Amino acid sequence: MQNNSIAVIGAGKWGQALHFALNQKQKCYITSRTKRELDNFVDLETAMDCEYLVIAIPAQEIRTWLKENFVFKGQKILVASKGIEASSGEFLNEIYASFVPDENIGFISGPSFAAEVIKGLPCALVINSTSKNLYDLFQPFFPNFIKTYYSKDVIGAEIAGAYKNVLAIASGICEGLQLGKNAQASLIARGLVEMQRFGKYFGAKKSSFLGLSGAGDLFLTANSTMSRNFRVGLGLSQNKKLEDILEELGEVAEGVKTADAIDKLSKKYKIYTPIANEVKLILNGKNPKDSLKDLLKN
Ligand SMILES: NC(=O)C1=CN([C@@H]2O[C@H](COP(=O)(O)OP(=O)(O)OC[C@H]3O[C@@H](n4cnc5c(N)ncnc54)[C@H](O)[C@@H]3O)[C@@H](O)[C@H]2O)C=CC1
Ligand SMILES: O=C(CO)COP(=O)(O)O
Repeated sequence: MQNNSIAVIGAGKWGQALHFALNQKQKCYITSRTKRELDNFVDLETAMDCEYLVIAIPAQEIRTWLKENFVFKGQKILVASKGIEASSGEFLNEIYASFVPDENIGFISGPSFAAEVIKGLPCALVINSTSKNLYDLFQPFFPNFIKTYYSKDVIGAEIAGAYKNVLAIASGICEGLQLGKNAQASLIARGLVEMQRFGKYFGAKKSSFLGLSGAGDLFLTANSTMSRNFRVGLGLSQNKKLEDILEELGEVAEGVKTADAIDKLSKKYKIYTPIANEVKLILNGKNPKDSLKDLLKN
């Protein structure tokens, strides 16, 4: 293994932005399924030989990708994805647990549109890991324009990062239907309560939902057309077909599959998640105006 070397795996929007950021202080490699014209682009084998890896591939692809490509050689890993596996309802940290020991893995969370990070605009992120040592090892790689925080609450950060994508879809629908700022603020505030309730069931800390990982990322994503998930919501409000919206988007909108995962988990464990459940129904064809009526019922 190449000591002190770092690579980003996945050259989508977020992978490229993280690569730009991590390449500021020292050489950072990047790899993806198809060859790209990017600085320090390497093949997967070379990347996998780095001591530090940042993995930025969509949540639904992670299990298969790990099974087919990953060999643990003691690497330290940061997971940059935000989502819950729909087929199993498993959280990403549960999936990674079969491949990487807890002390070698951390999860990035917080408000961070790739389009701004890749311009070097300031932002704040949280590295969530059971190991403070892992945070201390990764922290020096981050450039001066990114402030990093440490948290132990892996499950809280993961649920907040995944849930806000579903709420961003709901907020995009609200915007598209021109329901007004009062409705949107109510939706976002109740969404925050809902994700916290869901998180509490799985042992998340309340404070994670009030900081960068929860409120920070939710306020960002649920208020901007820069968000892919928000744009999915706008498309749904115009009665466009989901497959057409996703084709037009051309990038991942994690909230679509995560809505399914939350719906399954909330039913299994009897957790009250009305907004996520309605998003799931709308994604499956329910008229958003009927969802609104149902959400407004006392
Ligand atoms: N774009 C953003 O602003 C942010 C994105 N994220 C998260 O990062 C993750 C990735 O998002 P983006 O890079 O923005 O999406 P993207 O749609 O721009 O790119 C996804 C990348 O994953 C690769 N990929 C897809 N399936 C794969 C597979 N089976 N094996 C290997 N690579 C595969 C694609 O080739 C593509 O390069 C998502 O979970 C997203 O929620 C997190 C924070 C910010
Ligand atoms: O997670 C993000 C910003 O923190 C990006 O959100 P979208 O995937 O909705 O664009």
